[in-house]
Order: sequence, then C-alpha cells, then structure tokens
Amino acid sequence: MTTEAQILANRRNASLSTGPKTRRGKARSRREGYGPGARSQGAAITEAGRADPRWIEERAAGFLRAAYSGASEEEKAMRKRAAELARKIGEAERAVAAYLERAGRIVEDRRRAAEAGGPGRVLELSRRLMAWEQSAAADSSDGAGRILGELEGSRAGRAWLIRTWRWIREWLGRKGRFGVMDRYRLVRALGHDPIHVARLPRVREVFAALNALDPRGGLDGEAFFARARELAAGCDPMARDSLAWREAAGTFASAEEARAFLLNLVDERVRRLEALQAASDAEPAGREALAVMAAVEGLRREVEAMGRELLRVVEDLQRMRKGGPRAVEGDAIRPAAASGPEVRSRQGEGGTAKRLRPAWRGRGRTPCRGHGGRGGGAATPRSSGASPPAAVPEPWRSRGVAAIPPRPPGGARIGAGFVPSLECRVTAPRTGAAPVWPVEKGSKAFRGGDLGVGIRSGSRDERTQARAATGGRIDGPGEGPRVHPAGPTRRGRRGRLRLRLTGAAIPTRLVNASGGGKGRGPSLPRWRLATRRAGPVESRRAMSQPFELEQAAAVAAVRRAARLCQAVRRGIRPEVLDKKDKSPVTVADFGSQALVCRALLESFPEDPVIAEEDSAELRQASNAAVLGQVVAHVRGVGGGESLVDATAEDVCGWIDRGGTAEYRDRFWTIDPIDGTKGFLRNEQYAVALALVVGGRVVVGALACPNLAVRGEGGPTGGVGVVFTAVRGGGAFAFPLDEAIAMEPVPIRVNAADDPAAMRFCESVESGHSAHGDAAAIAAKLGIAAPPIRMDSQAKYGVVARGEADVYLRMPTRADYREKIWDHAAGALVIEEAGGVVTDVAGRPLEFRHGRELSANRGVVATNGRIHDRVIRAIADLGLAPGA
Ligand SMILES: Nc1ncnc2c1ncn2[C@@H]1O[C@H](COP(=O)(O)O)[C@@H](OP(=O)(O)O)[C@H]1O
Ligand SMILES: [Mg+2]
Repeated sequence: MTTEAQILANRRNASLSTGPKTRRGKARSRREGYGPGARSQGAAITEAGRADPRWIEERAAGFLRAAYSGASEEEKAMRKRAAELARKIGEAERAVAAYLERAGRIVEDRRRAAEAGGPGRVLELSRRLMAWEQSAAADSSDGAGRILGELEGSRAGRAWLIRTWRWIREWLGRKGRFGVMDRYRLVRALGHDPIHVARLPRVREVFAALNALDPRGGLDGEAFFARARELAAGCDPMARDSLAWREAAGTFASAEEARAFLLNLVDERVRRLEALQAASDAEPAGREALAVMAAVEGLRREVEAMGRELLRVVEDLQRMRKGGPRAVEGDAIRPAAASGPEVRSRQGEGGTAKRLRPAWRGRGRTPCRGHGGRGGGAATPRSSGASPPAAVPEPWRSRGVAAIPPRPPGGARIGAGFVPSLECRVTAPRTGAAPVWPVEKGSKAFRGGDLGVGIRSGSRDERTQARAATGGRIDGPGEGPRVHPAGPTRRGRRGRLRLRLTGAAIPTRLVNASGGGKGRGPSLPRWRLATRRAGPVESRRAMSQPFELEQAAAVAAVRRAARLCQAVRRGIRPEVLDKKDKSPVTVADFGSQALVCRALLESFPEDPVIAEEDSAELRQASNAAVLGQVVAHVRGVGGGESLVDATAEDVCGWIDRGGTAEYRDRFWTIDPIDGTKGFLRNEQYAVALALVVGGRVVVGALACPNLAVRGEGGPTGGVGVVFTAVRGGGAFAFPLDEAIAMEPVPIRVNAADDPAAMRFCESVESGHSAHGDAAAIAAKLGIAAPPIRMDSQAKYGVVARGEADVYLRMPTRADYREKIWDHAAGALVIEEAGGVVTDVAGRPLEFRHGRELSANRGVVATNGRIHDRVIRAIADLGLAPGA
C-alpha cells in the first residue's frame, strides 16, 4: 500500500522533474503512469465496481508516481483524494481478511467446543484451570483466559463453571481466611493468571477485598505473590517484579463491604453463565458467524463504492491532463448573455466540449440537455408550474436552468420501481456563494420527502464537508424543495452535487438560483453542469440503505456502552448512594463515552464528535481511583481481545475524541449517560448517539437500559430497549439484550386526536422542565391524565412508540440553552415515527450551532396531530419566550 510518506516523497521527486516535453513523450509517460493495461482503460473503468482493489491501488500509486509538479490546486486535491481512497481500499481489504479469519476461528472454536462438551475434556480443562502445579505463572498456552473460553463454549463446561462459582460463593460467604490456593482459584476462575493480579484494577480490587476479609491483614496475599514469583522464575525479571502487591487506591472500609463486593461479583458471573446457557440453543456461534459475514458484505460494498470513486477520480485526472483544467473551465457551459440566454443541447455541442468531457457521454451517463443562463432577475426563483423539460421555458432560463430529460437518449428508462440517481457536477462560482437548488415541484420523489443530497469534492478536508451537504429542505408548500449545500463553496472548486431520489418520478429540472454577491447586487454564477443518471441496478444498490453503516455502528456502540452502564449500576452499593457519592455515575459516564468514541474512531476515524464529557477532570491525580474503575469497566465490557489491554491513556484519549465544540457539516454527538439522576435512582436513563449531517440529524440510536420492553417483543418481556432511526427510513425498537434475537420492530406515534385520551410526559427534575407551565398547557389542551415523569431521552422513545402523545420541556431559566446531545437522537426517533419536534415557539431544532441548541428554547415533541395546538396553547399562555 502507498503510505502518506511515500506519496509525499513521490511528490518531492516529481517536483525535481520537468516532465516529458514532446507530445509522444507525454503520451508515453501517461501510459506508464497508469501502469500495465493502460491501453484497456475503458474496459477497466466499465468494470469499476468489480475491479480488484489491489489492482486499483497499484494503478493509483502508478498514477501518483507519474504526477507532475505543475498541477493545479484542483488536480493536487484530486490526487490526494485518489491516494486516500487507495489507502482506504487497502485497509478495508485487510479488514475483510481479518473478518474472514475470525469467521474461520469461530467455526474452529465451535468444533473445539463440541469436543470440549465431553465430560473427559471438561475434567481435563477444569484440572488445568484450578491446579497451580500444572501451570507456570506466565505460560500463555495454559492461560486462564483460553481455558475459560473453551469451557464457556460448551454446555458441560458452562455447567461446571456455574457449579464452581456457586462453590466459590459458598466459601466466600463463610470463610475469613483466603490462602494461596483459594486466591489462585478465584483469579483463574475470573479468567486471569497470577501475573495479572498487580496489573488489572479489577483483580486488584478482588485482592483488596480478600485482604479486607483476612484478619492476617493480607499476609496470605503476600504468600500468594511469593509462590507466583517462584513459579515465574523462568519469566523475564520485569514479569517477576510486577508480581508484588502494591496498595491500590479504593480499599474497602469494612469486611462486610468487601464481602458484599465479592458476592456481587460472583453473582454477576453466575448470571452471565446462566444467560449463556439459556441462549445456547439459539446457536450463538452461528449467529456470530452470520454477523461476521454481514460485516464482510458491508465492507465489500464499501470497497466497491470506493473503487468506483477512485476510478472516477483517476478518470477525471486523466481528462484534466488531456484537456487541462483551465481549458475545461473556459469551455464550461456559460451563462448566456443577460439579454437572451440560450439553451444548448449538450449533445449538440461541438468538438471541444466533446473532447473535454467524453466520459459523461459513456454508458449510463446522461448528458445534460440544457444549461445555466445568466439572468438579472431575482436571486430566488420560484417553481412556476411544470413545463416539458425538452424545451425550457423562458422564465426558467432567465434564472439559470439546467433541465434534465426524464428519458435520456440511451440512458436508463425511469419507470415505476426504478430508483434513479442523478449526479450533477458543478463548479462553484465564488467564495461564499450559497447556492440554492430548488427542484421542480410536483415531483413524487419530493412529495415523499425522499431527497438525499451530498456534495463531493476532491480534497480530503472537504470530503467531510462533502458528505455533510444537507438533505433537501422543504421550504414550504407551493414551491419545490430546495437543497442547501452546507458550507460556502470555494472559488473554482469543482464538486459533485449528487441527488438521489426514490420513487418513480424524478425532477425534470434543477435550478441554480444562487446569487447575491457582497454589495454587488444579485449576480448569477457560472455553473458547469452535467448530469448522470445511474442505471437502475447501480442506483438501487446505492440507495439500498442510506447511512446503513453509520446506523449499524451507532447501535452497536450504544448497546455496548449501555452494558457498561448496567455493570456499573449493578456494582453500586446502597451506602455509596446514601453518601450522595456521585462517583458511580462518573465512572459510567466516562466509560460509556470512551466506548462510544472508540467505536466511532474505528468505523469513522475522520468524523468529529461533540460529546458531553472530556477527560481533564479524570486525569487529575485525585481521580486516579475513578480512572482505574473506568479503565476496568471499559476492559470488562469492551469485548474482544483488543480492549483487554486498554490503558488509562487509551481510555482518556478516546474520551477526548468527543472534544469538538464547533459545528461541523458532519459530526456525531454523544450523551454517554443522559438522565444521570435517573441512573443514580435506578430509574430511566439512556445512552444517546446521533449523526448530524448538514445541520440535520440523520442517524439516531438510543439505548434505554431501564425502559420496559413492550411491542419490541422478546421472550421474557423484561427491560432494556434500543430505539434507532435513519432519516427517511423509519424508526425502530428492539430489546437491548443481545441474547434476544429478533428483528427490530417499526414504531409509530399514537394516532389519537382527542386530547382527553392523551398523555404527556416531562422530566422528573423540575429544574430541567417547568412542571407548573406544563400543567397549565395540559389543562388548556384538555389533557386530563397526570404527567408521565421520567428522566432522559427515554421520553422521546415513549412518545415515538405511542405510549404518550406529548413531551414538554418548558424552560426553567432564561439563560439555559438545551444541549444538542440531550435531543438529537430522540428527536429523530420521534420524527421518523411520524411525530413532530420543535422548540416551544414552534421552531425546528437547529443542530448547527455547536454544542447548544442556541437558536431554540425548550422542546415540544408530539405525535404530530396535536402539535400546532400545543404550540398555540404555549403562545396563548405567554410561555414562548422570544417567539
Ligand atoms: N436547567 C436545565 N434545563 C433543561 N435541561 C437541563 C437543565 N440543566 C441540566 N439539564 C439537562 O437535562 C438533562 C436531563 O434531562 P431529563 O431531566 O429529561 O432527564 C441533563 O442531561 P444529563 O443527565 O446527561 O446531564 C442536562 O443536560
Ligand atoms: Mg443529557
């Protein structure tokens, strides 16, 4: 794979060369640059989707080697993008290989587990686990983790472990002294070796508890370490040195406290094993293997998409080399003279244009029929009735119109069931221009609200922005929806405006209504526009599920973080809460954020994250004990081998990934524990994660560990629900417990219209939402039922699944601004379940002001039917400040 350093070195080398001078020389260089097979370029590009990623990588590397220094900024950016894509393809391929290896391991483990199922094997494994003489302290082949893994993999092994833990529980409850072998067995049953005792906070805590129970004050512990050192004689000196007890922070105040801690730990193990035993009939290994294959499939799709993009970039670069970027620009579709714009058919364009943009005429690519024209009129055109696209009427042209034929010659037929995808390439007119793209009203695609838009441009920095371009915002009835690309465009920057629409109809024209230069009056930009319509197969694949990967990653992350919170919650001793000690919630908060940030770092390393916490406080020496617990929990539920060795520094680093403060075009926002007070009371709380693109929440995942499972099914009912939604894709709920294998259930808000039958919910904390105001609003509306009070964004879930109709969050303080992480995920879940979310004045929530909803006050979320009435009631009661 080409590394960044190699690319830089290549560039430096290239800059020393003046490059070939003659036409023949240039042609040769170009051919060499593309490496073997350059002559069959066209065929290779046609095969873009299926091309061998390694081939693509080599090709890109070859291209970069041949790149010359005199490139324009645009070309440099494209080259950089090509290099980045090549790198990512390589990474994704390696990930696929790793996944496949894992799938193989799963099959192998299964086979071994089946073997281990025999009583003979269990006996052998149990002896190896418990008899110290048999294992050298640091001998990894006999490591407790491995043996335990094998035992846990079989029904008989699990049964033995459950019996063993019950036996351990019995002597923990009764005994006052814990000798060398007792300690050894406990450590091994936990899946650790003696060498881990001084290193892992969790095991140290166990030892601290044993010492607290031991009237000899830890002498047995010392004896344990002496024996461990003896057995570790063959190990390196460092290992032996570490086999000594160092007083850990967080010792136990009393023997009772220590015993309660140990018994709780054992109960946790037994519960887990029993759950595994119960789920074993569902063949977890099989399910895991399926999950691996799904991940592989997802990665392969990504590789294919990146491969296609890479080839497009290479193709563009090649074209640029042939024609020269400036020549292309000069020949761009220009606005016609102000006096009389003229629409030219792209097919009708003469030689130069043909030569410069041949690829747009290829298979599956549809030339643009009309093009922009300059007009001196208003900057914002209004869609004024449908007209046949073939002949663009004068009023449109005067505002700069590009018409896209619904049935392009030689292109895909757009008929029912097809999912057209249009792609327009644009060149930004000037810095700061804010183009607006109204699209013809009356398009079925827009009526359904199924518009997704992205701008993609060449450079890496802008890619984030690119992805982040906004979805179509529907500005109001009577006019077409308009697409507002997210950030200012850069002068001369060429980008791609991609419209993807579902449905049988497509817009027949796209209007560039940008204009309004600073102090210079309205002036319309020059847009170069070409369109591409993907064939049905390709576009259907592209459309399969927008933000599918993001949603999967978000759900997995909140689930894992919720497990951590549950583990912390289970470990809270009542006396800790009596002391009003907030440290448990601190541990869960930081641990949860670390896990979610780490998951995002793995899947979307370049995405910024705005999260509630940072690690500054955690890093203070006085918080060492808390940090130790955070790290232990992260290791404990992090799952997978990769987190077992997570250091405190790793954990703090992950937490600080959430340190973005300013708005970005694409970012994630996390509330690691929303409803901290609910968490401490063991009532409602949530782990919330949302992806915001172009100021709109597009993905939301909300894990509510204490919310009752309802329509989400599950054999046991029970508690713990995950809500999730992707914009345009509906809202779903399913049990948090992964052992309950079931498909997510679509959820809908309540369809009731009569306030007398409605319920509203609000915060438990009157400091977070004014209860008196909410009561007045409910009375005015005729809602008779008492409020449902609960903490956290679980309220959004409750409204989304129809158990309540209104969620009121009435401001308590003039200066308080809601935090985005308290609402992003929940708001999308309600919207996708058919509800409406605004602030108390009826304004949409604006997720484009950094950490706060600074343009909004309070929140009102409803089933949609009653929304206007609620907003009116708030206004009538004078409770909408600044409205
Ligand atoms: N004066 C205030 N008004 C509204 N919300 C507030 C507030 N002070 C704190 N909050 C937010 O209210 C959230 C809890 O909401 P709820 O009361 O619905 O459970 C808190 O989230 P955390 O619990 O994550 O800190 C906190 O961000
Ligand atoms: Mg919160």
